[in-house]
Amino acid sequence: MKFYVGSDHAGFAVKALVCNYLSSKGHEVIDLGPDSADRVDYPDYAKKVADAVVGNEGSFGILICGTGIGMSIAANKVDGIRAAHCNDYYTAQMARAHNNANILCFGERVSGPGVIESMLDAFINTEFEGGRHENRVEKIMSLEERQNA
Ligand SMILES: O=C(CO)[C@H](O)[C@H](O)[C@H](O)COP(=O)(O)O
Repeated sequence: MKFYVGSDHAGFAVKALVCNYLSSKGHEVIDLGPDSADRVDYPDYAKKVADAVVGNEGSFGILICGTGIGMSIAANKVDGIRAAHCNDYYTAQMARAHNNANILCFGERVSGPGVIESMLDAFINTEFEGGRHENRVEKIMSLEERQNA
């Protein structure tokens, strides 16, 4: 799988762990920054990752801030993005299985390394189930058309 990864200053320390973990599992990882722990604004990095995911079919994104909330709110403003704010294995698994999420968001100030690795495992190893969820995800995406009308 191909992953674009980004953070703000509050997710910077964990970004390296995420990149290393995904690489160690054989995935392609593109770190879109930032390159230091200097204070930055999370919407700038949410946009970078969201644009990259939309522009590269079949790719996924990981966004980390203090809580994961700001990143998910910002990324979901980009057409084509289904960013899921998750806190544990189950929510990350359901984000793929039921919501066909293409970006996983979480918080460095909320989740420890063990939980983060388990969320990455769930996100990597779970396929969208389709079926009854297909129509629901289509309805989510149709909200974009209304916005763009
Ligand atoms: O958007 C957020 C809150 O939901 C993120 O957690 C940010 O990382 C956080 O707001 C950054 O806060 P800071 O006081 O500027 O470090």
